[in-house]
Amino acid sequence: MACQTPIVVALDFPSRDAALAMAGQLDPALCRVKVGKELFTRCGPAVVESLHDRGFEVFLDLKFHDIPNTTAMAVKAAAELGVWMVNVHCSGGLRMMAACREVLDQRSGEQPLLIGVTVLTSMEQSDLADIGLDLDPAQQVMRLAALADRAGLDGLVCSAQEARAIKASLPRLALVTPGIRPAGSVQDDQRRILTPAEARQAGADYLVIGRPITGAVDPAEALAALVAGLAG
Ligand SMILES: O=C(O)c1cc(=O)[nH]c(=O)n1[C@@H]1O[C@H](COP(=O)(O)O)[C@@H](O)[C@H]1O
Repeated sequence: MACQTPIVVALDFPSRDAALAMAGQLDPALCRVKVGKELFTRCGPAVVESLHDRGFEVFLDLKFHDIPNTTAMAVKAAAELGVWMVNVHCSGGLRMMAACREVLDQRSGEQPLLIGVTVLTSMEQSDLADIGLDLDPAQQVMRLAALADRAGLDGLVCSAQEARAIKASLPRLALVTPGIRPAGSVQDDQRRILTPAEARQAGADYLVIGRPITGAVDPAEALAALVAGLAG
């Protein structure tokens, strides 16, 4: 059964066994899953295949950022794994993003959603200043969002704090929002956060949630509570 909720659980684990043990506690009708740098670097495409076999749609979160040809070929390789979503850094520029769009458009069959990472949700204004960007995260997100739209990307990774403004000007783009923290939970290394309900109200299409689910005593119960909270 296709996933019925906007929740994407981040499987940030150091081994295939740990990731699949967590996936085994989750229901593919209630969430999609995300494979990121740690898990993919350790396990490679085999873990994606195992998650597909268990009925999950997979967001391959490798945040590609390189010259246009290299990035486009990496996106093509991701598409050949049959993933549901793949991402690249918008700061790689217009030509890089357009090359990724083009390589997918040249393929036949089902395509992954091509998503651009704007400003990481772990970053705040002082972090942007450190890398020479003298503006606040929301301004930089809007600038990169417009660029991603021009390049024909399907959506963006951003904080839910920016979702309302992006939806108002670029409603075509799907918004994928990490930095989700249920009220009262720890912030960890995230900086631009919202609760799940606030994120949905702001217009987020997909909520990426890791530790609040995977670090819970009962992850299935934590997921069910989040789903119920969004429905109510
Ligand atoms: O692309 C991402 O998924 C991503 C982008 C971003 O700006 N911030 C961000 O936290 N993420 C990912 O989203 C997940 C968030 O996990 P938690 O902080 O544990 O909920 C991690 O796997 C991050 O790699």
